[in-house]
Amino acid sequence: MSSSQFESLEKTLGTYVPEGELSEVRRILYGKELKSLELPQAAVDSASERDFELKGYVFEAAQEQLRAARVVRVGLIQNKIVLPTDAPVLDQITALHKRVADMVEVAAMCGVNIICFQEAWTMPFAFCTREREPWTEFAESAEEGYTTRFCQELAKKHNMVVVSPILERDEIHGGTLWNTAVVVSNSGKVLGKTRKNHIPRVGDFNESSYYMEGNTGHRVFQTQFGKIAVNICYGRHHPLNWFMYGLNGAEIIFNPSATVGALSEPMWSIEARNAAIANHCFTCAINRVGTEHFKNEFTSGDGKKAHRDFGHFYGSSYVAAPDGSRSPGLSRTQDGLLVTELDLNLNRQIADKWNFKMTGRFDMYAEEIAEAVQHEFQPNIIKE
Ligand SMILES: NC(=O)NCCC(=O)O
Repeated sequence: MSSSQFESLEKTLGTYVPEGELSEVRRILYGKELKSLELPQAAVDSASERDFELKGYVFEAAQEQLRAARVVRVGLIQNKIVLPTDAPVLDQITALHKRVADMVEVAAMCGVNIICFQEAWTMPFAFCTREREPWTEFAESAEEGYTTRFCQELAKKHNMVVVSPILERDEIHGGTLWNTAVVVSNSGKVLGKTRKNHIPRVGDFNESSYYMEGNTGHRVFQTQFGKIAVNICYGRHHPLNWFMYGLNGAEIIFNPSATVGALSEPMWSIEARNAAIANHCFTCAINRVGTEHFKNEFTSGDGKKAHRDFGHFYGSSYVAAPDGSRSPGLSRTQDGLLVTELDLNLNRQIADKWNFKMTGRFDMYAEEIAEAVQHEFQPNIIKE
């Protein structure tokens, strides 16, 4: 079986691990067992008619005496591109809008309050090609582009916060491109945007040919449903990037991504989960799915033959909690919607238990990092 056909780790464990041992295997791998979220039959039917996977889980917290539970439903969408990569640009965008609108409708049936799409969701992940045309034509204004307007309609219609990661064209600053997530409030207003802080220079991720490291810092967006932040894709390899969103008070950090199995799959299940633990917050890892083919061949600078695809985007989107538990992932091969119900009180409960924010030596790190970035820095190594 090829990697692009292997459906999911969960399915394989369920098929081959003896019944009596499965819950112990799951506890060790995934933490405390999560309850399944009961989803309306209409939503289940609709997902099946529209040919995408629908899964739901609940992350519970202990009941407190002085604070009511802070329950929020979060939806993650992973999807394949709809049209071939050489179809007209606007047709590709419109087809993706339609596909995602259908999935958002099901999310609304499931009572989702905040939804997040995958990185650069309106386009193929074409940065591998290093070609400018037609890919730069997918870039849009974060404030007024048709994708943002489309998300504003969705947000108003479904009373949902929409996190929309796009390729941004910033007309005010010379038409420059950015990898940006637009956060649309459930009122329909654009709450703001945040840009990808770390641009990969690995494998076929040739994004540095298109845009620079983001300049929006570590913004946290106060929404009606909680404080959220967006750490776009490659930023997940940088623990300090997660940390800074946590420092600004993020309760849920989304990680919309586009990554392929040959490169990052063994890291995928660890990084966002570790960030949830280390920062006493929820994290939501979303990856696109499928294999995207391009008209022109490109090389990877590794001596191998030129090729026309990036490899398999393995989906596997999941949610992780501050107590180290995580949801099962969505499929590696299929479009999907993951709905999770989170009680945000869990963040403080776990912070009070483990005290990572209290025991972190931030002043000491800050001082040492400030020294380490100086030209004349000498590593603190004691020698005989
Ligand atoms: N989109 C993106 O930043 N991908 C980089 C590869 C990875 O982080 O796995």
